[in-house]
Amino acid sequence: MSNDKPGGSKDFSYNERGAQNKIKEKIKNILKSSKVPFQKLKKKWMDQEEEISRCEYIIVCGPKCSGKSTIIKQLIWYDNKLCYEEKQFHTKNIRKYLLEIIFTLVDAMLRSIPTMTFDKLENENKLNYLKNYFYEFNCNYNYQFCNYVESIWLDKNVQKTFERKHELQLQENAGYFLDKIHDIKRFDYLPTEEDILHYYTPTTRAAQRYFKLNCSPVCITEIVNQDKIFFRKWAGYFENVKTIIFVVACDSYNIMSTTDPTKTKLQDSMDLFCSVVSVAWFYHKDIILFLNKQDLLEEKLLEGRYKFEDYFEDFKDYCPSFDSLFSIESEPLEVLRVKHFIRNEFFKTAEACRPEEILYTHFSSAAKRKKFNDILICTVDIIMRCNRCTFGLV
Ligand SMILES: Nc1nc2c(ncn2[C@@H]2O[C@H](COP(=O)(O)OP(=O)(O)OP(=O)(O)O)[C@@H](O)[C@H]2O)c(=O)[nH]1
Ligand SMILES: [Mg+2]
Repeated sequence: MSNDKPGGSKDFSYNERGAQNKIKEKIKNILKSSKVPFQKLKKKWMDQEEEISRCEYIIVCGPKCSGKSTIIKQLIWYDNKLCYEEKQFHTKNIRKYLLEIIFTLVDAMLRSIPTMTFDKLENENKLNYLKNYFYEFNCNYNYQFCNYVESIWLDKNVQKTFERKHELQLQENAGYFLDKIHDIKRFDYLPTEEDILHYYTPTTRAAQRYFKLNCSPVCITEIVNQDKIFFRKWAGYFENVKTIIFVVACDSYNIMSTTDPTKTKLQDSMDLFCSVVSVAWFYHKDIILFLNKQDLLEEKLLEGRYKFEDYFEDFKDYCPSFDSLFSIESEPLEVLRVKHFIRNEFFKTAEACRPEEILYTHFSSAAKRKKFNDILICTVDIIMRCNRCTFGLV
């Protein structure tokens, strides 16, 4: 076949053959220098490809600070235990956080009306030491530091200030770490899994996490900065997702929303949930709803300062079903009524938007390792069941 064009097929095939030879040469060299035999490498690539195709995609959504990352941590630790280095990594963060709590408390004490100062004057010097120390680069939170923090915390007037914790700018888990101050100050302190679950790091960007759950590959993504129109706009991007986890902080029933001052954060969560379940893309996806922070909800209700009916008018006449009253033991009736009322509200929304689909729900305290265990097993089972269904195994 003639080919007059310069750089035509003849030239091209020549060049192509040359390039192919070069690639072959390169592969030979790689294989020579690599200690892994070619067949093994090939199997590894194929395994990886198969793993990606079998991957179970999950998204975790819900309002800010509801416990999304905490639930992801629990799922990751289901099969993968935390190693020593990972625990040690959190030691410094937890000590730093403890110091921030102390500063907030002391600040609130000094600003209180009528004004208060330390009960023990020596704590003033300790506070100054901590303040200087805090701004030092690379401070290592040594034994003296921890002793000073404890001494300030045990001051009578600081403790009195902590009684007003709901009025202060303190995170809800501050009390957990203050109660553990004696352990945290030990030089060999290594955070427990529960300490790490209680420590808060805001998620600032959606990052995918790949891990094994019951030996199956899973890819989980925490959605950040979602608003009510987020899912309508972006739902198409989640086509591969098989399970949606929605997390609500039930103790937020008395906290006003930052976006809509006429609503509480719990009402805001219900609106967000409504926008998720009404997205057409999600109709046949499995939705697992975590009614989270049950421990904090119970604590708040039993304290009696914030009555639930002051925020949800319909609650006054609400009576839970006979079954739900007897399914859980040793819980005060008021707590039972509130948690079932909240669940009912979510059920109503789900039924209105996707009447034929199941909504899985859990009353959870995600920061508690043992309490969460049964829920975790159940959740993994739901996720895996969905996975098996997709691949025709059930
Ligand atoms: N006591 C208690 N604390 C919880 C529970 N669930 C989560 N927390 C705490 O609540 C805080 C926020 O939890 P995260 O899991 O980081 O919440 P998030 O929804 O990922 O927050 P963002 O990433 O900021 O949106 C952390 O300090 C957790 O330890 C719970 O059930 N009980
Ligand atoms: Mg998070």
